[in-house]
Amino acid sequence: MAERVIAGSDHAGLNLRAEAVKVARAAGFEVEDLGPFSGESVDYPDYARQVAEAVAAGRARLGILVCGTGIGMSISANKVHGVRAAHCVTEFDARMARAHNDANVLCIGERVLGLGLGAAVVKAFLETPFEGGRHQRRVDKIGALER
Ligand SMILES: O=C(CO)[C@H](O)[C@H](O)[C@H](O)COP(=O)(O)O
Repeated sequence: MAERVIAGSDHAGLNLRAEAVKVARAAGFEVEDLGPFSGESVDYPDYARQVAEAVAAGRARLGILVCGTGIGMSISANKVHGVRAAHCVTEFDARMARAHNDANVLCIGERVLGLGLGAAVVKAFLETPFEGGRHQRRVDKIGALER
């Protein structure tokens, strides 16, 4: 069965979210796209909450959130227990967020990355596995901060 990714954005991340959905489907993921589907101004915490809660509940293994900078999405998503949201601006960030931090939500900014680099960051995030080992101990300590 295909692994699931769940995606959401605000109005400032609409186009890069559409690219991210394409990248995820091309990589073999089943994608749930929560929108929004028009350019009307919306509030990023509303979409961050939906994606973060879905990942925390196990409805999808990974989440992708896009706003203008990725910052508001990451601040919001990290409020949800069980979520390790990483704000990434390079492909290296995205690889390390998965390999070392076992990040389960990627937060990116369309106004910062544009579509080309943004798509490359998404691909790097989706294709990189968690390394475990010493990193698992550290991720466990992140979890302990929630208790
Ligand atoms: O949350 C953000 C900043 O951390 C995002 O970039 C938002 O997309 C941005 O603030 C939206 O701004 P707008 O002027 O309402 O388009």
